[in-house]
Amino acid sequence: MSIPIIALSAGEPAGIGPDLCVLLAQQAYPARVIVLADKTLLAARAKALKLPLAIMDYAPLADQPAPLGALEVMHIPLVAPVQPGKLDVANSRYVLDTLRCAVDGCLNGTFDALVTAPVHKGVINDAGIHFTGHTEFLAEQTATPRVVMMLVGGGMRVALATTHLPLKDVPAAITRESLSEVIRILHRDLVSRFAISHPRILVAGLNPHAGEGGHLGREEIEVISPVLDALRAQGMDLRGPLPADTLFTPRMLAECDCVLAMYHDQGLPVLKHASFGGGVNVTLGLPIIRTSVDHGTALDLAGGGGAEPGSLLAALDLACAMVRR
Ligand SMILES: NC(=O)C1=CN([C@@H]2O[C@H](COP(=O)(O)OP(=O)(O)OC[C@H]3O[C@@H](n4cnc5c(N)ncnc54)[C@H](O)[C@@H]3O)[C@@H](O)[C@H]2O)C=CC1
Ligand SMILES: NCC(=O)COP(=O)(O)O
Repeated sequence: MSIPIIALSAGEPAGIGPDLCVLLAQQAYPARVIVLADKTLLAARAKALKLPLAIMDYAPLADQPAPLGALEVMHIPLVAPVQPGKLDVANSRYVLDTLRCAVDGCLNGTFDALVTAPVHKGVINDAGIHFTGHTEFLAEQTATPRVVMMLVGGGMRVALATTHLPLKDVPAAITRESLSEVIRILHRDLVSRFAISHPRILVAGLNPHAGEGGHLGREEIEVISPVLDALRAQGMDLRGPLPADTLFTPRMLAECDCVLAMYHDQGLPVLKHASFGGGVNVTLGLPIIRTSVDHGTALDLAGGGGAEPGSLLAALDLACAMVRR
């Protein structure tokens, strides 16, 4: 079988994404990784990090990874010069250009998968572009009506019923229809992309103590339980709604393949406590394979040598495994 061809978007240019790309070049990686970034940015970051870097232009017909110390780069020009750690709204368009180019390449078969380095959601919005995250952007770019964010790490898989929403908007976003679609996507992709033949999914409640029989909120009774009952009747192995505070105990986790949390900060702090810097974010439900690092832009570390590449390597490994599968 030929080696996977992975598009790696370098993310926010003032963050640690370019550093991680330079660090990746310092080791032999068993896939053809094509970095989507500005070549001058990568060269400057390698210089700041005092690491060797040869830049090879993207060669459509190449069939081997770039040699040690080199990166194969699809050049996307920056809009403005970059100072590590200093955000500039002018480069938000560049960040989105790298993503659009990567998505196009995945959809037309040029790339087998997309791995994303972190972007800074705030600066993209400051540029006047509504952007809540890669997850939602990739759904829009691929005309996918619903996708599911799932993180993998620390021996856990944690998926989310809602993604980047203000907390006050979460309850209204969890409807019978939306939750049912999320669970169907999660179940389908655990089978097809993760080769789990009968996924066992633990579903968290929304309220403390999963609503305490309706005394601490009624979403469990009116929305979550009816959806789980209907999907169980179709053969899915679903437990819940369970109180989130005791759901993440080792004994419970040992009995499941995935946890479905109702919102971002219900599920992700637990997973990141167990695996920060080695976890992977996967977008389920897309027509393309997409994985990502579990951390953000770490502006404090850009160009300084403190960025750890563990999560990027894990994201690449998972993307390659999904391609092979
Ligand atoms: N996949 C993505 O595009 C993600 C983007 N973000 C974005 O990143 C920006 C900054 O987010 P923060 O909450 O400050 O989180 P952050 O992950 O950038 O930083 C949190 C702490 O972890 C450290 N850290 C992060 N990555 C590291 C690495 N690879 N090696 C060593 N230390 C590392 C940072 O120095 C900082 O102390 C926000 O705009 C956020 O939306 C956050 C998470 C994922
Ligand atoms: N906490 C995960 C996160 O914010 C990354 O989101 P996305 O950019 O992958 O949608």
